[in-house]
Amino acid sequence: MSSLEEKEIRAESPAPSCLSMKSDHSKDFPPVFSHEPGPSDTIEKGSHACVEEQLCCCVLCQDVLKDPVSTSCGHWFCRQCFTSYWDQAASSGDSPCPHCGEKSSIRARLQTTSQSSCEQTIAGLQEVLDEHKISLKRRYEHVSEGTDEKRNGILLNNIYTELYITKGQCEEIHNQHEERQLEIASKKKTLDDTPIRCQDIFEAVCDQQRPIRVVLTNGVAGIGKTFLVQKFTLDWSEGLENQDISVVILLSFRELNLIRDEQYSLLELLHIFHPALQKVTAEKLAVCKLLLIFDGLDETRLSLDFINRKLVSNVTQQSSVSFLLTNLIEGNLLPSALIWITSRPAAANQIPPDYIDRMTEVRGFTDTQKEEYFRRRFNDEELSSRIISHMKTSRSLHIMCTIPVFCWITAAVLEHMLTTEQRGELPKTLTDMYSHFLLVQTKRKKNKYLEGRETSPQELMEADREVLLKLGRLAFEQMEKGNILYYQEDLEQCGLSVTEASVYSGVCTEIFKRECVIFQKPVFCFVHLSIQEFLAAVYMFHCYNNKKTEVLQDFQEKDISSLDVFLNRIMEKSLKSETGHLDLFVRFLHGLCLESNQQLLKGLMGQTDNIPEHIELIIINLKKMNILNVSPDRSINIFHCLIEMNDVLVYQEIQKFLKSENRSENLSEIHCSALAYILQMSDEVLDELDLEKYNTTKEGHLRLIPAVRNSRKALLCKAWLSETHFEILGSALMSNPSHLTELDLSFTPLHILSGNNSLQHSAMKPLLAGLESPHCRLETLRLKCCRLTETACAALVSALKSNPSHLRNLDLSKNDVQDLGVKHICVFLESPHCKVETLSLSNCSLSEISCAALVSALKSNPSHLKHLDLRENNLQDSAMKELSDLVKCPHSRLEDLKWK
Ligand SMILES: Nc1ncnc2c1ncn2[C@@H]1O[C@H](COP(=O)(O)OP(=O)(O)OP(=O)(O)O)[C@@H](O)[C@H]1O
Repeated sequence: MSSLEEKEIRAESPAPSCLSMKSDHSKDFPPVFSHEPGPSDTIEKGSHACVEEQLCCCVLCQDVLKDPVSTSCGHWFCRQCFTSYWDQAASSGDSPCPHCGEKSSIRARLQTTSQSSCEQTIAGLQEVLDEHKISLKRRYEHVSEGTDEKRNGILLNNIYTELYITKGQCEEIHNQHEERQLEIASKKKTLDDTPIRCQDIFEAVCDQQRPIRVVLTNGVAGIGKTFLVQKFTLDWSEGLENQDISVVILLSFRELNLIRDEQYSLLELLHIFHPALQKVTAEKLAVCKLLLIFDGLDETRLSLDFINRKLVSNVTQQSSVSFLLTNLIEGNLLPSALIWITSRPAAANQIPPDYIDRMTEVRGFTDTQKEEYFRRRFNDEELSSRIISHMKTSRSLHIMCTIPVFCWITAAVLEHMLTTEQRGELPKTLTDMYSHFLLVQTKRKKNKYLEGRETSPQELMEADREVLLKLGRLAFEQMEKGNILYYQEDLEQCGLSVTEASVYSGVCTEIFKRECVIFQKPVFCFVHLSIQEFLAAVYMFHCYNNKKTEVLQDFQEKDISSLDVFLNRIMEKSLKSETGHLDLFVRFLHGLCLESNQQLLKGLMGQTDNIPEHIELIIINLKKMNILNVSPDRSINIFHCLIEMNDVLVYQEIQKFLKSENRSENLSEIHCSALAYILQMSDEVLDELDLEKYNTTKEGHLRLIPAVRNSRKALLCKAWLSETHFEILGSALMSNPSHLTELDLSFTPLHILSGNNSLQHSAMKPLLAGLESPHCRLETLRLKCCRLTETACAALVSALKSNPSHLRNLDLSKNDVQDLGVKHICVFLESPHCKVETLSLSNCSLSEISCAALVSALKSNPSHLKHLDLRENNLQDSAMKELSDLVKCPHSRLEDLKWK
């Protein structure tokens, strides 16, 4: 649809009939406004028009109110519409409000108030709303981006670069560590998803049936969610976009955490966080079209319980903040207000999908947007071009720049290196980049707070050693606990004062600076999770060098006899983590072993002995590392660690392997992890991943499994997958879009034996979830000899049935399916979703009963089955007669029946 068409549709959409005035206060008649243009100021124009429009609308006829009347519950109608409704309702003895159903003696409460008093209400409101706009504009036009020195200096509009936002979310990434989510997200960007513009977040698209009230926007850490909502709010407050909304209220979950144990009404809450709205009463609020934005659901310490919540339907009713929120989301409180929530993916499921009208996902910057970011950032074109071309030379930097916060880190480091008289190579690995970043921050701090001569990196680090190590300790201890936000008490436990932390605001951001009673409690976090992980790694290295055994032991690391053994143990620990929460941390630890980074951070980490000998051993260890039952996604991190150590041999060998025609070359496990990573990240979708074609060990084959995410055919016969591999398969089928059209799992048992020797199909669960997904495009599924039982058949059929299936070929041969299993399959064949054309049930212990069931299913309409294989079931001629007749029948599609 062209943007012009979109605009037309938008313009035609009816004005909101949304007034819900649930307060008990008396209501005034709305005036009939003239439609003369408002004052020349754009801010006023927009909101004024909106308040008028809303008040002029009859809830019954949706048209401009004529001779308006209102009910005690606060809904407005044309007198005539209302009288005819009331006459009908009264004859049935019942007269609830036609809009909300509230029972009241409506006629008695009809009010006739003068037009002038209502005009007064609106006039007062307009003034307050304008003040609110000005206050929002003041609050969001400047951004601090972590660095104290430029606070109030950078205009959001100057640096804001359009983000890539799409509809929907990628289910498969929820349980992954942020870093892996990013890799998947970056890969997805090349795919053709229609982007949504910041200002169109609530805009209904043609296929959207219901109006969009609640929007949930997902995105990994640092991807730009907060910038997005701030930009939206700024554009609105400047009168540029979404002027049909009369009030935008932006709240962050961080702020709400501070009052989580207190009781407030929604009105009080708005007054506290947006003092410019102090004069807005419940009645005034009720006539406004409201947008409430809640930023950062992942940071909430409120528990959002949608089941055991107390009903709150009035804006003056006091309750806990979490009840206010659940009621707002459910639509009990301010049912016509728009709600926009942002969250990191892992926390998004706190809101039941039924309450969400639209899901969007911020995917960061596309390749073009990355470049635009750097060009906007620097006025110096030569500088931005050099930074862009450097970013392009390193694949990992280029991928990382998908996240805006990493672009900011890169910009800070490279600007510093290219504009000062720095010599030596520009950082290529992540650890290089972060080491320089720390140095730049230290230097910045020095320039601002200290004076004096130019200092070497070592001197700089030494000067700040104490405070940086305290920050490192905080990062390390909180990483272990999974915390990302800290309060003063947390800092003090690590010996840090609030002042020290504030001075380091380039690394650690002080969030609450506002002079409001509620904000007196400062809250801290690292600018990005990856910075926390980096500082944690620096701190760990410092502890290793200084033999701080108690810290290392707390991390379950007892053997610190040599660096290679030490790193080996930590690597093993990280590989066993299901979520990969230590992946980036170990990657940094390995990068920090390099002589260059050791030199850079020597003042901080101290001296490490015998580096060159250790390096060689560490690399050897990584290459031969092979731990049982580790997810192949985790194993890929071993390859990343090699890259951080500047060992690119494996990478080069795999590139060579991919270029050569000869696939018989022997591949080690680490080669397979590298190959899986490269195939998975490739812009081209692989036609076929056939494990048997790769000459490697059983473990090597399993390490290739992540590549299914970017393959059309996955031939995984005899691979003996475990649950973690099925999870990857499930995620490949669920991803949007999913490429997999053919999956062969023959000779892979789909069940495990439980303690009491009964068969359990838990391994299948992620696979079934994938088959159920609306994104699944599987056309061929081969499950030959997979030890499928009748119950597994039932589960499989139920997954296939729940979805308009694309499945054309299903091979279930050599399974003990039996007649009961066939009964389930027949239900699938009869379902209107079923498009299966080829079905093999050979050697499945079937009897005549199955034949009869199949006949009945195939006669039902519309069956697509053309080829049916029932061989090796010992079926009698007589039992097969009816089935054979179906082949001849002109109405049947069955053309090929094998049974002997
Ligand atoms: N659209 C953008 N244009 C320019 N810079 C951006 C943009 N979005 C984000 N950034 C940069 O990235 C940083 C982090 O962005 P932001 O705080 O919005 O991320 P987030 O998704 O809210 O992260 P988190 O989940 O960690 O809170 C910003 O401080 C800014 O430097």
